[in-house]
Amino acid sequence: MKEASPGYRPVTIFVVVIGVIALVALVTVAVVQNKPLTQKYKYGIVLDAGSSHTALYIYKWPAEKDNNTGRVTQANETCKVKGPGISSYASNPQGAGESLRACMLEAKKFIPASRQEETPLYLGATAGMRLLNMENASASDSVFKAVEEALDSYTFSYRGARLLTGLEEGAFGWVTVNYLDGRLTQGQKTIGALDLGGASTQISFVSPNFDGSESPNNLMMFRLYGNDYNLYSHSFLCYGKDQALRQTLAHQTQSGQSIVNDPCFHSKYSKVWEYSNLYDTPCVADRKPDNSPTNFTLNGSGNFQQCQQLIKSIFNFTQCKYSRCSFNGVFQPELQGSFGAFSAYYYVLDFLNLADTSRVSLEKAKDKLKEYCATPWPELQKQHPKTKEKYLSEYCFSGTYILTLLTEGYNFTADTYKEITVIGKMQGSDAGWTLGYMLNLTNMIPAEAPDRPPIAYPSYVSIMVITGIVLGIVLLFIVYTHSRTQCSNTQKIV
Ligand SMILES: O=c1[nH]cnc2c1ncn2[C@@H]1O[C@H](COP(=O)(O)OP(=O)(O)O)[C@@H](O)[C@H]1O
Ligand SMILES: [Ca+2]
Repeated sequence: MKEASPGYRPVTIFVVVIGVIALVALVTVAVVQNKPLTQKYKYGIVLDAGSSHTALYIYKWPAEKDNNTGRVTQANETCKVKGPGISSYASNPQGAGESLRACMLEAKKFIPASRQEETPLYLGATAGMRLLNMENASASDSVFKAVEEALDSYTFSYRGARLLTGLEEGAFGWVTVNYLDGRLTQGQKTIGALDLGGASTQISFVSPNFDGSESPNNLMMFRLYGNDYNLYSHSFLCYGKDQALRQTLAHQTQSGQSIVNDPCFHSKYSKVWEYSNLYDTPCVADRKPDNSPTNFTLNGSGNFQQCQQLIKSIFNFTQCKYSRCSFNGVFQPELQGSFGAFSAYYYVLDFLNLADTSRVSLEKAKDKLKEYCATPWPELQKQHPKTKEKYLSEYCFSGTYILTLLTEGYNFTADTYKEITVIGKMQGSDAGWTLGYMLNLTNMIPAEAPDRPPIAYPSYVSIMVITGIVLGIVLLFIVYTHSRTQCSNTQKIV
C-alpha cells in the first residue's frame, strides 16, 4: 500500500520560497542597518602643552565610524600635568619629559590594551614655547627633543610634538567648538571662537566679506563636509592674561621705582616682584629700565576704572594700514554672528559669576567687577579660602582685562557682547584647540559630505514593515495548509 504523503501543491512551495526570500531580506537589512551590535571605540590622545601647564586629553569614537560625522568626544576628565608648562624646563629639558609620566600612565590605564598600539598620540605646544623659541631657540629644541623621547617610549602610536602657529591654534579652536555644536555637517552658520591663554589669545570667525585679500596671514581656508569656509583668525602673542599682566607691570615700572600702587589688585594686597623675573620674557624684555633696584613692592588699590585705563595702555590703537583694525595694527573684519569664549575666559568669568552673558549685560558685568575689585584682599581670602592664592589675587585684573580686550580690543559692543557664550565644556568635551587639531591630523573631518547610510531611514522602515507582513501571511498560510493536509491524511487512514 502507498504511504500517505503530505502532497504539497506548487502554490505552497511558491509561497514558502517567497517566505524564505522575505526572511533573508529582513535579516540582511537589519544586519546592514544596525551593525555592529556591540559598541567598540577607538581612541586618540592630544597633549596641550600650554604656557602655564600641560593637559592630556583622551578622545574616543565608535570604531566603525572613523570617517563619520560628529562622533568624536572626550573620553575622560582632563589629566593635568603637575608643575609648570614645558617652556619652564629650558634649563632642565629632561624634567619636561618626566613631568608627563603620571598623565601618560593614566592614559595607559584608561585605554584598552588592545587599542593602545593604534592610538595616535600628539603633543602641540602653544605660546609659552613660542616665546621660549624667540628667546632661546636651542633651549626650545632641547625641550622638544626630551619630550619626544619621553612620548615615543609608550605603547601608543606617537605622531610627533610640534609648535602650533598662532593661526593654527585659533583655527583648531574654531573647528572644535563648531564640531561639538554639530554646525559643520550640514553647513549651518558657524560660531566664532575666543580663546584666552596665559601667553597668547586668539580670535577666529567667519565674516561674509573676508576672503583674505586684505590680510592673507589671517586666512585659514577649510573645506569640511562639502562646505568651504574662509576663516579669519589672529593670535596675539603676549596678550594672554599672564603676559598682559606683565605688560601692565612693565608699564608701571618704567622709572625703576621700588613701590607700585596697582589698581588691578585689591587694597591691602601686597607682593614683592623681582625686576629680573618680571622682565624675563620677550614680551617686555626690551623695556627693562636701566637702573632699577632688585625688587619692587606691588600694593593693590582696587579700582576698576583705573585698572581699565592701565590695561588700555598696553593696546596700540594709533596705526592701522588696513580698512579696519582691532589693535596693534592688526586687521580684523567686521565682527559677525555668535561667539564661544573658552579656556581662561571661562575660568575667570565663571569664577566672577559673569559667565551668563544673556543675564549679565556688559554694563552689569562692569558694575559687578567694580565692586569685586574694590573688595579688600583679607575679606576676599575669607570668602574663598579654597581658591588658589595666585588665581584669587588676579581675578580682578583678569576680569578687567577680558572686558577691555573684548570691547576696546576686538570692538564688541553692549549688543554684540550678548552674542558671546562662555563655554567650559560642550557635550562633555572641553572647548579648546586640541580636538580640532586631532580631527584634522587624523583626517576625521572629510572634505566632502559623507556617504548616506546604505538605506535611507523611511525606506528602511517600509522594507521592514512590508517584509514583516509578507512573512506573517506566509507563516499563517503554511500553518493553515499543513493542518489541512494533516487533517485529510488522518481521514484517509481512517
Ligand atoms: O582655575 C583657574 N582660574 C584662573 N585661571 C586659570 C585657571 N586654570 C587655568 N588658568 C589660567 O588659564 C591660562 C591658560 O593658559 P595656557 O597655559 O593654555 O597658555 P597658552 O594658551 O597661552 O599657551 C593661564 O593663564 C592659567 O593661569
Ligand atoms: Ca591654551
